[in-house]
Amino acid sequence: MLKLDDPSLMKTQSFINNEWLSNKQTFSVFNPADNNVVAEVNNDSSAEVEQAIGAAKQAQKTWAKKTAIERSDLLMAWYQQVIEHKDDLAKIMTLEQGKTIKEATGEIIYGAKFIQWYAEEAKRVAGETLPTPSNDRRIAVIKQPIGVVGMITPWNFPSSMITRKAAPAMAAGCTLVSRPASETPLSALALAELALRAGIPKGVFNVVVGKDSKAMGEVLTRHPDVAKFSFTGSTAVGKKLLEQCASTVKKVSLELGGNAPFIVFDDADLDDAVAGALASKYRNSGQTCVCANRLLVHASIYDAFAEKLAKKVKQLKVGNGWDDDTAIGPMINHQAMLGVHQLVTDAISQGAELLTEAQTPNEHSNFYQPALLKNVTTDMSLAKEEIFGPVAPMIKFESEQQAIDIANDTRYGLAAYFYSRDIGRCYRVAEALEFGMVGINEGVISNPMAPFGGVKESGIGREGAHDGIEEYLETKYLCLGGIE
Ligand SMILES: NC(=O)C1=CN([C@@H]2O[C@H](COP(=O)(O)OP(=O)(O)OC[C@H]3O[C@@H](n4cnc5c(N)ncnc54)[C@H](OP(=O)(O)O)[C@@H]3O)[C@@H](O)[C@H]2O)C=CC1
Ligand SMILES: O=C(O)CCCC(=O)O
Repeated sequence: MLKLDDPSLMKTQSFINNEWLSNKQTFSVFNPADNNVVAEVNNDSSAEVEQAIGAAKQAQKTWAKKTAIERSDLLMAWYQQVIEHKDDLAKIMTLEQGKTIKEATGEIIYGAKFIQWYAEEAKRVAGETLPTPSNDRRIAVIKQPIGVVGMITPWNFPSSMITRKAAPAMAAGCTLVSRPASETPLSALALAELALRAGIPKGVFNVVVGKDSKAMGEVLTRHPDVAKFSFTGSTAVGKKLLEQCASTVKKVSLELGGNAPFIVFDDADLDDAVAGALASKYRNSGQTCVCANRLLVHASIYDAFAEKLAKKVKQLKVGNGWDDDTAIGPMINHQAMLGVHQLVTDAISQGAELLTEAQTPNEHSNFYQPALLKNVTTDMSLAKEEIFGPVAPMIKFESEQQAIDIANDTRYGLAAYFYSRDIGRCYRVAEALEFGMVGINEGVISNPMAPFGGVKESGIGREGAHDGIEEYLETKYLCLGGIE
């Protein structure tokens, strides 16, 4: 049984207009570590999404009229609430998502930092004045909140993917309706409780929870009162939602799948590269869109790198997220685990070599032993698809250009990483990689100060940094005539 210091953070109803509402229908939330039901949560559908949009619309003009400092103070109060309750929030996350309690605590703090960052950025929204074509006019450019925002977020980062969207939206003067993944609604609802305690006015931050993502998504993407839609999840679903948004020409942000190359050049510091690969690949059991998905290693150091990394991977302990020595928690569900195992099995049948222990999935368990494979080739599904599990395929390359070509040979363009101590190569390769983010001698690059996002089929727009708030602002041009 989960013991929280503050049990009232465990909410199971939807949060609309600062009220906890129930429609008497529920769905079950499971603990991926043992498949036990941990909560029965209100099963919202289109009607509740419409209701929440109505509340957000009602609140938006008043929220936008608050001064930037008033919005900033309220966001800062929310940030403080989250930090104060970080241990309970982390426990809720481990319960419903499975990640280790250490990683869950890290995510809560990471997510809170977006609220803190955008509490500050709220005060720095600025327009400009521009030169005019004639002296009797003046041109001013002002920034205004776009309006009501609809958001859909995934289960892999149940708290920070919400704050990374909600904080800049609210800082800009927008109100929102957040629909978290049905696997992980509890973290979202706990954030709502803390927003309430922080004094965020009614209708500004609404959370609807339900199993029917398609129906809820239809409303969020097609409703004429939603001006902006922001999504994090798979590329396949992102494409559908983008199409749906076309019906009302919404402004859209998409943070979609990745297939990150992690290149180790022959001049790399090998131990640093091993540590970077381990952190990048295996955090959150490999269920991260910016995870290293393909390890590209120069032929001259291929075997040495494989040996060092395999030794570390074998030491990663798989287990329940509550245990202090667990490094790899369960995968989100059985189907996800089987999908990862299938990719590994296919690669081995095509000639890849497993450097870690072979495993047979247990039909009642979602755990998967971290794996490392060598002799993987670019035509294998393991190298082409987003693995989303604790499995690293190693591909050999002979030259810098070949590494770049292999790295770019994907429809994804989210994150890429490479290790080299040659400054010229660092610039050349960073510029040549067709990805939105590049880690150079660094395996974990996410933080609120940096613009997170992808190119190609990995998405549209940026989250974090000053860019993140721009996604929730419209530019208005004012032309004032009759000056002379
Ligand atoms: N970029 C990223 O961060 C993520 C990438 N992925 C990739 O996607 C794969 C599949 O994961 P999965 O969880 O199925 O990802 P999805 O893209 O299916 O899910 C992400 C979010 O979208 C919702 N959703 C799913 N289908 C629809 C729809 N038709 N309309 C509206 N919302 C929808 C989900 O809700 P619900 O779960 O309740 O159906 C969830 O909230 C992963 O293995 C990984 O490769 C997954 C998650 C995050
Ligand atoms: O996987 C994701 O969708 C988010 C990546 C987490 C992060 O590094 O911010």
